[in-house]
Amino acid sequence: MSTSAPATLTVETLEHDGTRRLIPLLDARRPLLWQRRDRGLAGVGEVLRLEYSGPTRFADAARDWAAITAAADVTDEVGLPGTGLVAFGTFAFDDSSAERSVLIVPRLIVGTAEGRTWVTRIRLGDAADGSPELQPRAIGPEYRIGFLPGTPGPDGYRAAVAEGVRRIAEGGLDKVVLARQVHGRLPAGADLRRALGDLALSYPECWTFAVDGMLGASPETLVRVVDGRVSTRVLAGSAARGADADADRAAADGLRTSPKNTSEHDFAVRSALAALAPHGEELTTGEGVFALKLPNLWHLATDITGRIGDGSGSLDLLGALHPTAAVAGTPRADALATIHELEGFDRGRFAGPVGWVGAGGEGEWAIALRCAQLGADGAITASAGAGIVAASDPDAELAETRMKLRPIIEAFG
Ligand SMILES: C=C(O[C@H]1C=CC=C(C(=O)O)[C@@H]1O)C(=O)O
Repeated sequence: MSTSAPATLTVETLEHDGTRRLIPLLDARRPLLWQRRDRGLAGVGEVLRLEYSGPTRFADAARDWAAITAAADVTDEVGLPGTGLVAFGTFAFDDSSAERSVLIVPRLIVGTAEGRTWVTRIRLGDAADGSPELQPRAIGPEYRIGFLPGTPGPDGYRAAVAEGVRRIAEGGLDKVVLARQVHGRLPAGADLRRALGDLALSYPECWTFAVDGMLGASPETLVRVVDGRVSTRVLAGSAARGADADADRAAADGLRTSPKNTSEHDFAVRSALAALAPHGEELTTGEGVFALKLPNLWHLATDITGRIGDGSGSLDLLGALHPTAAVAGTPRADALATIHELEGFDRGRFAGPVGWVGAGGEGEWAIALRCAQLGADGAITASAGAGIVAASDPDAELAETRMKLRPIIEAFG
């Protein structure tokens, strides 16, 4: 579904010498955030909201966005990625998901990068500028919530993994990523900026995001398109952190040399390269596979970079890349069919793209991992998955999903 675009937007970006702290500026209940370290975008209010679903959701969004940006009247005195007209977005994982995919254009954006800060105000046509005030607000009182296992529970998850391994042994399927959910409930009036602040502080290497109630801290860059260049960080293959420095080093070395994890990782790198090949030039994996250290675990990581060869924007590349083998499996169609059968729940936006797009199609998108979706009634659902290959062990994969749920459970707990 799409609204009848294009709307005519008037956009003005001005340099700002005020605060660089983004989280206190956000709406406590409807935050819009994209942040890593001292760089990011905070959105307040909503001037335009576009909703999509089904297999054409990326193409529909790209078409509408091109029409909206072509019709917009933009004044931008800063000229950095993330200035001018920007929409935040979160997309459903599955073509058949009941969850809406959305692009949201805020009324006010505060951005910071490269030591500079800017404010963008956006309004519909010639409407008077009723944009929200640029006002940091004290973070609301503390709260703690517990999460309970959802579908499948731990036993069900182990059984699904065992069945996934059995199907891989049968032949045809090489890898499948299986996930599970946990559920909690936020107290009325809970200030979401509290959890976002915690995520941003605890996971500085990750993209801390909040879009339409989808929030988390993802280490995986699905695609970054800036100045005609494309990059992606592929993650797949994980290990627990060691209890001391020696054990930690051994954990990273063990991960790098583990045939199980390297095969899991190779599937993900190959799927990303194959998806980018028709759109990119001079694609390279740079220094190759490395171990990425996060507070809760190690990941095998590969950075792919290149030039855009066909004029694709970031939304076009989402359609090409999603879902990678880091969140679906290999071959993709068999993996998706297996996920439908064995997981037994709608992933919603978990493992879908989340990020922002600018007027020239540039943008930064992560895979929505280490995240939770907030419902209108305060229900909150966190999800985590693990890549299953021939050598997977159900207990180890269950333990891995526990580590991956930690960022959310601790941010709210
Ligand atoms: C599916 C998830 O992680 C993916 C990304 C990194 C490592 C993964 C793994 O080792 O299984 C997964 O492919 C998740 O965090 O829920």
